[in-house]
Amino acid sequence: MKVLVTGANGQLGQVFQKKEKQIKADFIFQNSSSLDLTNHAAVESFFQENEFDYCINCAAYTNVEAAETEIEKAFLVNARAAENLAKVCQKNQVVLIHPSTDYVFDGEKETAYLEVDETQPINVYGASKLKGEELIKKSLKEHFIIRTSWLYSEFGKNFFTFIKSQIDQNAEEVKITTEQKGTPTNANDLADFILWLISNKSKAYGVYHFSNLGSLTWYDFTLEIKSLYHSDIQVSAVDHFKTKAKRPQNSTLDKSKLIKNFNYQIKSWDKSLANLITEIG
Ligand SMILES: NC(=O)C1=CN([C@@H]2O[C@H](COP(=O)(O)OP(=O)(O)OC[C@H]3O[C@@H](n4cnc5c(N)ncnc54)[C@H](OP(=O)(O)O)[C@@H]3O)[C@@H](O)[C@H]2O)C=CC1
Ligand SMILES: Cc1cn([C@H]2C[C@H](O)[C@@H](COP(=O)(O)OP(=O)(O)O[C@H]3O[C@@H](C)C(=O)[C@@H](O)[C@H]3O)O2)c(=O)[nH]c1=O
Repeated sequence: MKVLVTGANGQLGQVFQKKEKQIKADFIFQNSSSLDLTNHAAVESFFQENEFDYCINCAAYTNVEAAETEIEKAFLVNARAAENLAKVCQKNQVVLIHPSTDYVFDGEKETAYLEVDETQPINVYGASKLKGEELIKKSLKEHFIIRTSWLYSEFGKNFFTFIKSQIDQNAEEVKITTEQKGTPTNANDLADFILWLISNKSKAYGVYHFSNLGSLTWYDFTLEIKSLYHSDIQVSAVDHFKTKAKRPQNSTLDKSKLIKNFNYQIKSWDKSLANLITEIG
């Protein structure tokens, strides 16, 4: 079995590089320099020259703030390049596994979002990811679109590494919003689920939600990181942290479709955070 990982130097891509020996498969990792997904001709010829069974698309434009002004770039990577990748997968009989985001929702729902709930992005990043989902669905039946949320790990820039860096630098205080509710997702858990899908050769294609279990604010998440590191950093709650992009107030994802269809157990957010901190220190 051959698996192509695109955007391999990003956060999720690095997790797959760490885990490549976890299943029986040959992995080929391509980063934004070795395979630029916006270069459609290069993607076509790469697939002609190499054979794959799966493509895990870790390539994305993920800067939520900058996307508000770099609208074209966000759509080029998250929508057009994703569409082209799906078309090339269709031509070469490759299954596409494509992470998407909780930011496709407007956040007005009071309970957790189901896969069938209406999408209504309130920022450019969310709109570009939604367009990517729609174009993939039109281009390729053999897809898994996996919406996830608040992804964190030991790699790259993410909310967890930001708080950890503040703790490591002995910052006195962080001011953290209580305005949003959702669920952090340990990228290691998401990668494990994707590897499980591949090793089980699942054909239950479609859209799924995957995050850890629970629902909390970024403030709650920060308090738990502080506690697990036994840090005395002051975490101050703010009811509004000023940003360019709007974020959904509630973007908790309902995972029951995935849990039921695959009989798959998902870890709670606090247990998974503790696991990561034990692993990386
Ligand atoms: N991070 C999060 O909180 C969440 C992420 N997701 C989704 O999960 C997926 C993985 O996210 P994550 O790993 O955190 O993202 P990162 O931003 O860490 O990684 C994205 C990678 O994509 C690469 N990339 C950008 N443009 C191109 C291109 N044209 N061709 C090839 N590669 C490109 C980037 O390379 P370079 O740096 O060189 O530009 C980067 O290495 C994405 O689809 C994202 O939308 C969903 C929910 C939450
Ligand atoms: C840095 C910082 C942010 N915040 C707020 C801003 C925002 O509302 C929230 C999270 O900020 P971030 O910039 O880390 O997160 P953000 O860029 O919104 O993260 C999102 O990324 C994309 C890629 C996704 O797909 C989403 O699921 C989500 O993970 O915390 C504070 O309150 N204090 C701070 O010091």
